[in-house]
Amino acid sequence: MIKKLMTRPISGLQGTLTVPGDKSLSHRGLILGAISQGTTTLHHFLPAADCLSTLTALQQLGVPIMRDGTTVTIIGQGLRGLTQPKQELDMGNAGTATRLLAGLLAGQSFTTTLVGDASLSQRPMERVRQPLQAMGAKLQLTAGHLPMTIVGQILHGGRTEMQIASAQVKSALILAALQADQPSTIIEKLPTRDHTERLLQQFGGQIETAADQRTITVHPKPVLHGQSLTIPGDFSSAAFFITAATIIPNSHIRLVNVGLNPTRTGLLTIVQRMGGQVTVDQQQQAGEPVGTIDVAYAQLQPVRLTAAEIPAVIDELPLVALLAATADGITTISGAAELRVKETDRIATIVTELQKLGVQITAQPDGFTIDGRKSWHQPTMPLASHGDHRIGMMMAIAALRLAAPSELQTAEAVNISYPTFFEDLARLSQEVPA
Ligand SMILES: O=C(O)C1=C[C@@H](OP(=O)(O)O)[C@@H](O)[C@H](O)C1
Ligand SMILES: C=C(OP(=O)(O)O)C(=O)O
Repeated sequence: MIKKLMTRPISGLQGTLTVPGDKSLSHRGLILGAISQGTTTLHHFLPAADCLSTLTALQQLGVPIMRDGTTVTIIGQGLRGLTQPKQELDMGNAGTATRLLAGLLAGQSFTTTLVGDASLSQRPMERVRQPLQAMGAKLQLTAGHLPMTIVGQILHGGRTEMQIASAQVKSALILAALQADQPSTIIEKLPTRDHTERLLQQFGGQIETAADQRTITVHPKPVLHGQSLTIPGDFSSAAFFITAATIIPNSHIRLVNVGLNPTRTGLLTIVQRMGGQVTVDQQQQAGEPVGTIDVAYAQLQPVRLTAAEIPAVIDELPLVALLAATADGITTISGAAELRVKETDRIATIVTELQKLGVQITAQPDGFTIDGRKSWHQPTMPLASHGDHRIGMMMAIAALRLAAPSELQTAEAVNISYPTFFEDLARLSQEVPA
């Protein structure tokens, strides 16, 4: 396992890459496969630590699941076929897995306890406990955090108005609503990624989203049917290379089979607005749009982002900060306080790390101000992931622009969402001529 890594400057990125499967869809494919009738096969599954936490938890809930590399076979047990696990379920670092399983387990007929690593144990869980409790669920937390004990109950449908923009909370409510005694209406604060809704329809569930894009109706007690699914490449993983090719001169890359769900691709429009050279060729596919992205180096202009744009770029905001650190002016990002409750306080960790390179970046309670006009310098102390995969990969990309190699500590954090990140980066990297 890599604990620290020397990142070397490169003179450009060239070539074509297929990024690993989508993390959000890998979690959801496992869960919906588990509660369906019959067999589900997931192709291009993401075998990263977070998704393996979901896979193992479902096995402990009595679901036979076999994995051969990136192909996963799930023997569905139906909505009422899960069984009480013999021990607590360890969700590792995975926020998505924890919140989604909280919704699913709230309506089962047994008690489950979820635990997690040090980072996950600091993350807020009231956000799922409160709306699930309003449906009749019984979730016990430890001062708002994990460990979480879920005492399965009969759940009631009805209307829930969400207090935060979170696809994780929405998906927990949808999974609970499937088990309720009457239909449920969930009203989002802002539209967030809609993978659960799309996938549930593919499995035969009845779920509708109104024209306002934020009112969702879930019909309970469906019989879901196992599916054979190919998971698109993860846009959030592609985003590291979109950013790298944009900020490193002499770059031109192609990313193929990337998921292009519009609730995820905010970074594309932001890079284009900043003057980036990104073109997209979208192919039609049932369920989720996929396509090819071409990216070349460009000198960027600053940008202003506010709350309404944040959900579609939430996991790419570390990369927006990095892009802004190369732009010809002052970028402001606001309405992004959710960053404070991710794997790390990402507002704090982004500022700490980019400042090591001399970037003029200031933290705001809900975002950043970044002046990209100052030139960067070699760090005087090692760069670090802080145990946060997205911070580690963002800094590995940033370091490629430096004049000399630099050290990245706790680089193994990439295993959470992108175990082959450094191999893929090496394949596209052109060495600086000696
Ligand atoms: O539903 C999902 O798969 C996710 C939703 C987002 O979290 P929130 O919805 O809580 O913002 C995102 O940050 C996370 O990486 C994955
Ligand atoms: C926030 C993330 O994941 P999770 O909430 O599932 O831990 C992420 O992948 O950036």
